[in-house]
Amino acid sequence: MSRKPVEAEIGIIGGSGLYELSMLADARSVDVSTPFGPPSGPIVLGELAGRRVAFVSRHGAGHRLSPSEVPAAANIYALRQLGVAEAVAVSAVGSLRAELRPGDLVVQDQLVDLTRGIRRATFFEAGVVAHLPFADPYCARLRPLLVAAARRAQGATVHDSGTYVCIEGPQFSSRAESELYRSWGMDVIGMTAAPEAKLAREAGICLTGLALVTDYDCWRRDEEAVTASMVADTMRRNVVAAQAAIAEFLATAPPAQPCDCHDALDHALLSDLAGAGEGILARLGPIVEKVPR
Ligand SMILES: CSC[C@H]1O[C@H](OP(=O)(O)O)[C@H](O)[C@@H]1O
Ligand SMILES: Nc1ncnc2[nH]cnc12
Repeated sequence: MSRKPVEAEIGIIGGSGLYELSMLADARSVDVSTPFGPPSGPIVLGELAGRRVAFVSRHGAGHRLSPSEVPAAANIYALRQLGVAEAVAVSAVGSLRAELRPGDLVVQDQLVDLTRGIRRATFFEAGVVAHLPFADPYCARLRPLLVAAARRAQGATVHDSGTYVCIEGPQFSSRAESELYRSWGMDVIGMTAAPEAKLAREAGICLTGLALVTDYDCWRRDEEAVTASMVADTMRRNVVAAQAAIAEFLATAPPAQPCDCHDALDHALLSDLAGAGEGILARLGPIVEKVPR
C-alpha cells in the first residue's frame, strides 16, 4: 500500500472549551474522510515552532457532538492518515480529590473506562482480531515532556499523574457514583478519554492527556454540584494555561522518536493479515501499514 505524504507530525485533540488553536501559523482546514465515517469536523493543519500540527475539535464546531457521539475512531484514523505519530488529548475534567483544584492541570497516567459499549472502541473487525497492550494507556516517553513543558509555561499548577475515570454521560454523576469513584482511588472524571486512548494505541500513536480541572463534581457537600455552565466558565477563565502548556510542548518536544506505542500491534494480532479480505485491509489502511504480510 502506498504511504500518503506526512502532513502533520503532532496531533492536538481539543475538548470542551478548546475549540481552536489560535497560535498555529499558516492554518488551513482540511476535510478528511475515513472508512470509519467523518471526523468531528475539518482538521486544522498549521505550524508552531517548525512543528507541523493537526488540530481537531472533539465536539465539533459549536459543541454539537455529545461524548457518546464523538467519532473517536474517525478522528484518530484521520490524524494517522495525515501522518500524526504523537498527540495530546485535551479535556475538561471534574476533580475527585481536594488537592486537584479547579484551574489545575493534570497529566493523567491511568484510565478507567466505564463507557457502556455504544462507542466504537476498536478498528479491528471482520476477521481481523487484535488485542493490544493497554497497561499504560498514555505514552511513557511523552508524558514527562508534557509535564515539564506545562510547568515551564507557568500558567497553572501541574499534577504529573492521576487516574481518569471515563463515564458514558451525558449526565453528570450522582453523589453516590462520585463517592464510589473516589473510594476506588480515581482522581479525575470526564466523558471522553475512552475509547479515544485505546484507538490511539491501536493506531500506533503516542498519546498523552492534558486534563484541565473545571469543578469538584458533586462529592463536596459544601459546594455547588457541577453544571455544564460551571465547566464552560472555568474553562473560559483557564484555557490560556492549557494553550500555553501546549505551545511550550510543541516548541520544545524533540522530533518523534522510536517508541513502544508505535509498535504496539507487533504482538497483538491473532489473525493472519495475509488471509484477510482486501476490503478489511483497505479499511484498516494506515492502522496496519507496518505489519508485514
Ligand atoms: C461541558 S461539560 C462535560 C463535557 O466536558 C468534557 O469534555 P471534554 O472531555 O471533551 O473536554 C466531558 O468529558 C464532557 O464531554
Ligand atoms: N464533573 C465532571 N464529570 C464528567 N465530566 C466532566 N467534565 C468536566 N467536569 C466533569
